[in-house]
Amino acid sequence: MNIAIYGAGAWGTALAISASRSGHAVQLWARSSGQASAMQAARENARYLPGCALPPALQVRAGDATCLAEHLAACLAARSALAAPEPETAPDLLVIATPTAALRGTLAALRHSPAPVAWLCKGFEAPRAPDACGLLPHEVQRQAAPALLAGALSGPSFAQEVARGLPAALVAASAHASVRQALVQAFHGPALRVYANDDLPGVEVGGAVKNVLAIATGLADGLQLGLNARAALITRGLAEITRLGLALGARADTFMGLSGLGDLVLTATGDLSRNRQIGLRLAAGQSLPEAVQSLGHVAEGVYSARTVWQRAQSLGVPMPITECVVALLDGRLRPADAVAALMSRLPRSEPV
Ligand SMILES: NC(=O)C1=CN([C@@H]2O[C@H](COP(=O)(O)OP(=O)(O)OC[C@H]3O[C@@H](n4cnc5c(N)ncnc54)[C@H](O)[C@@H]3O)[C@@H](O)[C@H]2O)C=CC1
Ligand SMILES: O=C(CO)COP(=O)(O)O
Repeated sequence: MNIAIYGAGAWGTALAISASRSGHAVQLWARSSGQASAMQAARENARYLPGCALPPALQVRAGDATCLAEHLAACLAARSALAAPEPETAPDLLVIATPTAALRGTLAALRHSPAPVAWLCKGFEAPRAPDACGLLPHEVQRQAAPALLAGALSGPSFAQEVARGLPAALVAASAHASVRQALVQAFHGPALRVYANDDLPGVEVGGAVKNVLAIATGLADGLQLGLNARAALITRGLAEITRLGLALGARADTFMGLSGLGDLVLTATGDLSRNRQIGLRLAAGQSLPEAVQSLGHVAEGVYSARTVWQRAQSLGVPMPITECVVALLDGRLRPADAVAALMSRLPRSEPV
């Protein structure tokens, strides 16, 4: 397949390396020409994924989403004019590997793509007006690029491990079977299993909310609250994810899968998680700006927590752990007080 990946951060680069190793023709687009030249010269993404060599066949391109859209249009025009020889083959699949905040603009630029478009980002878009709700990626796509054949690739996957060829399992989510198939064909390989799921809202809720909960477990671990507390946060966190997901039209069984339980366990317990690192750094006494600055990568939970909480409130869904994370990030609650706030809640019954 011909695959274009837009966004040369850690995850876009890792998946580009993986698909290229599987024999696909991959273009990795970096919006900064400086970053693209440095990657070409070193055959490594030293800024976002140091120590992982780019396979020789992997092409690095410079340009923003509009450049990629123009490239796509030029390839298609050449094909329809039966130009011989065809200058370049159009991508069969476009993958958006930017943070959620850049999704809307990127989708708008790519809105005429005849090829399927999939995003990797795990978050909610921030509300665009004071009285508006923050949106999941597929809701953003419905507004910004409704005609696209679209979906998401998600699941428990640290970029560094995928780039090293260590085994992992992902989930390809879309309402369209052709998009799920394209994602499986592109990324399923010797070290990556890609499962298909038609519950796109469920997969997106799992991917977005686990980031908020990983901040909570990072905090708890940083405060040395113990393994019991970590297990309690993960389990009750999964209950929060499931409640919100059901209210947003997802299926309950999705949350027992890769994008629910799987990604929550990975991100809440693995020190490679940037969201968990935010919690650890806050517990160590750093301010939020210091923690974000020292990370050098996006930690989506920082930007999604408030939106998740607002969306839950508008649906009448209780999310006490998320509420505490929001209060902590806002500086309204100190870490030790958050523990007291959670422990002093009234007794409840499982499994709700
Ligand atoms: N790193 C990981 O292990 C995984 C990350 N993800 C998700 O993938 C998304 C991207 O994460 P990472 O690559 O890790 O982030 P990163 O912080 O390593 O890199 C972000 C990249 O996005 C680029 N970018 C930001 N705004 C852009 C725009 N408007 N246009 C083009 N590029 C833009 C930055 O230049 C940078 O290259 C996030 O939503 C994250 O939650 C999902 C699974 C695994
Ligand atoms: O989504 C991820 C793993 O599946 C990466 O998590 P972080 O963004 O917390 O690093």
